[in-house]
This record gives sequence, structure tokens and C-alpha cells, in this order.
Amino acid sequence: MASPPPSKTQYLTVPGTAKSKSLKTFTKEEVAQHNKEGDLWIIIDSAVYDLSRFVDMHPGGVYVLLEVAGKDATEAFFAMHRSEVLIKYGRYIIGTLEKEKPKYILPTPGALSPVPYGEPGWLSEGYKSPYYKDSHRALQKFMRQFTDDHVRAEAQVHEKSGERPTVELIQKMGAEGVHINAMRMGPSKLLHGLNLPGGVKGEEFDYFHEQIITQELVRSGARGYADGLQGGMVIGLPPVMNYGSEALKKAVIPDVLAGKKFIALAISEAFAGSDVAGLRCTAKKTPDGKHYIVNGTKKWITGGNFADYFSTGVNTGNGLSMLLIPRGEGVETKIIKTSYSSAAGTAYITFDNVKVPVENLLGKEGKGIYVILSNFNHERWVMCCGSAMGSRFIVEECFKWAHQRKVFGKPLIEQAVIRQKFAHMFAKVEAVQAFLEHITYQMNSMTYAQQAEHLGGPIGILKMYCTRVAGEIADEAVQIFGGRGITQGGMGGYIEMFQRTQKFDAILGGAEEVLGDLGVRQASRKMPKAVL
Ligand code: HEM
Repeated sequence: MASPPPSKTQYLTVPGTAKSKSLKTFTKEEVAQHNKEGDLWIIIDSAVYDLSRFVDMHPGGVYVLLEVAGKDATEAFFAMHRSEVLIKYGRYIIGTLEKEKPKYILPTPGALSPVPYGEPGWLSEGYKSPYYKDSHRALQKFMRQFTDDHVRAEAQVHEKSGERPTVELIQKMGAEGVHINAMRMGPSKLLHGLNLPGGVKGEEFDYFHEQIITQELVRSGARGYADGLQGGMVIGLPPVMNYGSEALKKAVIPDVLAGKKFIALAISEAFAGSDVAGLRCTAKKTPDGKHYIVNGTKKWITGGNFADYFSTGVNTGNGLSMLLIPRGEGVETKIIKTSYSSAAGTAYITFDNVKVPVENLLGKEGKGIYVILSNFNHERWVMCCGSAMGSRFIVEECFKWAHQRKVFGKPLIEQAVIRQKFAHMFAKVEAVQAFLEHITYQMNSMTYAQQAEHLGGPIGILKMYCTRVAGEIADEAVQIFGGRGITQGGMGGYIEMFQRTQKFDAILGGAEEVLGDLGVRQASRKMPKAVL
């Protein structure tokens, strides 16, 4: 039987997007007539989907769709899928239900999360913060939109495939008027004279702006990819910026910021991780004093597989030195398979009689430890920014799920044991963010030298706490998601990724225990003799 003509045409917003398209309206009775294979419509949250051509491709199978053919499948749908499935498959919408409006809020690109505790307090409606100005809010808005529009989709695909982030995206991030790459290097002269997104002046850029950039990028929800997305630059370029000769800076920095060249920090070795004093990679001067000859290996080098330059810790015989080694003869890199995605470009590097000009020395010979140490505070703080938002993102996922998922006939959130878990998870993400903001404020108020004097210990403690919290949240999240929390993709996809990868932050940039101990030792050194 031919279906009756649709009643009306209206301009309506396509669910989950800001786009309007001309959509027809149907009655429930009209939808009910399309109830078989080959002619299968369903209703999800007042939108009418024609799945006739999708049925055979449905990952959940044909049978489940036939069961709801011609019917309202809203509840069944939301019990099994993330809302972004609707956005991805929006092309199957043919109309909406007459006199009905959507009840579910789908994520809109660029928008803040309406989920309680889904955003840090300063972004939550009705809340105030002493730390953030209009320029921070403007930059946050820009970064949320940029991440949703340009980063998220690529991040999700590359996290799975293991491909590095595209050069096109990184160049977009370095483009005039965007300057994300330069902003990720923190407040510096590099930004002076620039007009940054959101109308922020380069001179007013501070550590809260940088914190925002790192935290927004984390929301693309792909841990390995996120490290591949210029993680190497964030830790590898500062030694050049702060200790390189003027000629070296000119030759390297603009190209790296523009995404034409890539850089990595090469410190850790198979022989030495957090213990940097034990490095074995050697650099010996040639008799004419013009070059170093580098021999040795490096391990776990983020972005190393596609880097053009390596800011490398080497033993020069008189101590540790830092050398910028360009990729060339004698430099070999290969991917190390780790628990997160190869999109991070994590590499094993061999240097085999590599000839490096002495002009590439960063800082003084034998004094490389100062170059490395001066880098550590910022590097660890960046990791704290990422970890704090990563944990929050997971708590948000869990809270959505606990309201969506029905067990024993009622939503998961109605179980007291689940609510207890949330009480602790909320407290932890709030505590982590508050501690982080306190440190960020101190960084804004101190010179670099003062930061080195006062913040090494507290940043160590902060990083230890962030990663402990991430571990505890990962644990609870898996319990809340059950089997889905250990299944890649689908509803629990982010949880599975988080529990598999959260340990990276607990190890990279100094192991949790080493940093905790650093914090306590520094405090102990400042302990006055007579306080009892
Ligand atoms: C617009 C309509 C639909 C689309 C585009 C769609 C798409 C998908 C996709 C992409 C998956 C893979 C898992 C994921 O990415 O979440 C999936 C799985 C699944 N779908 Fe659907 N689906 C639709 C409607 C439905 C409905 C109405 C039902 C149930 C009545 C259903 C039942 C399932 C089941 C049982 C799975 C497997 C879930 C699992 O493995 O945990 N789907 N669907």
C-alpha cells in the first residue's frame, strides 16, 4: 500500500547540529505503516528515520531493528548507543513527528556541557571564579569550537588507526590568527605583538590561557592521539627557546610553530627513565672541535617517530649536556607499541655515529641537567592540566550513563551504591581542578626563577595527586559501565580508553612515586629547625 503524503514541511534543527534543514512532519500512524524490511522507519526522540537502506549495515543486526520497525524506539536506542551515533547518521532523518519536540539534549559543537560536574566550576552556570577574565572565556569558546570542528573527528579515527595527526591540522593550528601551537608554549615573547583568538592580546596571555588550551584539546577524547598532536613540541621546543643560540632559534622555532617541522624531547633510555642522571647516550667532540659524534639509544620518545629534530640528553664525558640533533644520517626511529595509540608516534631511537655541529648545544656543556630541570615544572603542569580534564570527562560520561542505563527496572543512578561512587568522583575532580588552579595562579604571579624555587615540589605533589585520582576514577568508571568499560568503541569506548591509558600520566614526566617523594623532600628541606 502506498504511504499517505506527508502532512507538512517545516524548517527544523537537525538533532545534534546547529544546522537547519527542511523536514517533513508525520503522524505516528504514518510512521507505523513503514514496518518491514525494505521499508523501515523508526522514531527516535521525535525525529523520523528511514532505515530501509541501513538495516543490513546496522552493527547491532537486523533483528533488533525489525522489532521496533514503525515504532518509537527512543528508549531502546538510548540504552544502546551514544548520542553521537545520531549525529553521525543524521542523514537518515526524513522528518519529525507532528506536534512533538525533542526531549534529549544532544551535544552541539562548541557548546558547554549541561551535565553537572561536566565542566570546571568557572564554566558552570551561576558559578564565579576569581581567576578567569573575559579573555579566558573568549579563548575557551574559541578552543571548544575549534576542537569540536577540527580535532575530534580526526582524533577518533587516528586513535584507532594509529596514524599520526595530519600535518594539515597542525598547520591549521599554527596559522595566522589561530596560533594554537605558539600558545601551547606558554606565555612568552613568541606571542608578543600577536592578535590571538578571542581578541586576546599576545602580551596578556598567561598560564590560565594555556591551561584552557590544554584542557580543551583533551576533550577530543583520544589519549594517544592527543600526545601525537604536538606533545613533542610542548616538551621538546623549550630547550631551544630558552637555551639555543639566536641562529638556532631562528632556524628551528618558526618552522616548528608553523607545523612545517616537528620536534621531540629525547631524554629517557632503556637504561634510565625518571633517573635522568644515568643516561648512557654519548656525544664526543671531534678533534677539530666542530662537531659532536653521538652514539646511543632513546626510548619512549613522544612524537619521535615523525620528528625532524630531537632535543636530546647526552653524556659529554663532563656530565650531562643537551644537544639538538636533526634527523639525518645515522638517526633511526621506529614505533614502540604501547597501550595507547601509535598516533602518539612513541619511538625507539638509535643514534649511530651521528655528526652534530657544536652550535647545536643547548645551554652549557656538562650543564644539561639545568636545561632538563627548567623544563620539568612546565611539562608536569601541562600534564596535570590534561589529566584533570581527562578525569572530569570520564566522570561526565559516567554520570550520563548512570541516568541513561536501566538495570533491574530503574536507572543506575537510583542505586545508592552508584551514588556513593559519584560523591567521591565529584569530590576528586573538583579537588584536582582547585589545586591545579591554585598552582596556575602561582605560576602567573612568579618569575621563572621563583617558580623553580617554590613550585617544583608542589607541582610534583599535584601531578602525583592528579594521576592517583585518574586511576581511582578509571577504576570506578569501569565498575559503573561493566562490560562496556572494557570494550573498545560504542557506549563505553571512552571508559575503555581511559582505563587502558591513564597510567601514561602516572609515568611520563616522572613516576608518581618519584614526584610525590620530590614534593616531600623539598618541603622537608624548608622545615624550620625548631617548631615543636
Ligand atoms: C538511527 C538508528 C540507529 C543507528 C544509526 C544505529 C547504529 C548503531 C551503531 C553505529 C552501532 C555500533 C555501536 C555504537 O557505535 O554505538 C549499533 C549497535 C547496536 N544497535 Fe543500533 N542503531 C540504530 C538503532 C537501533 C535501535 C532502534 C536498536 C534497538 C532496538 C538498536 C540496537 C543496537 C544494538 C543491540 C547494538 C549492539 C550494541 C552493543 O554491542 O552493545 N539500534 N547501532
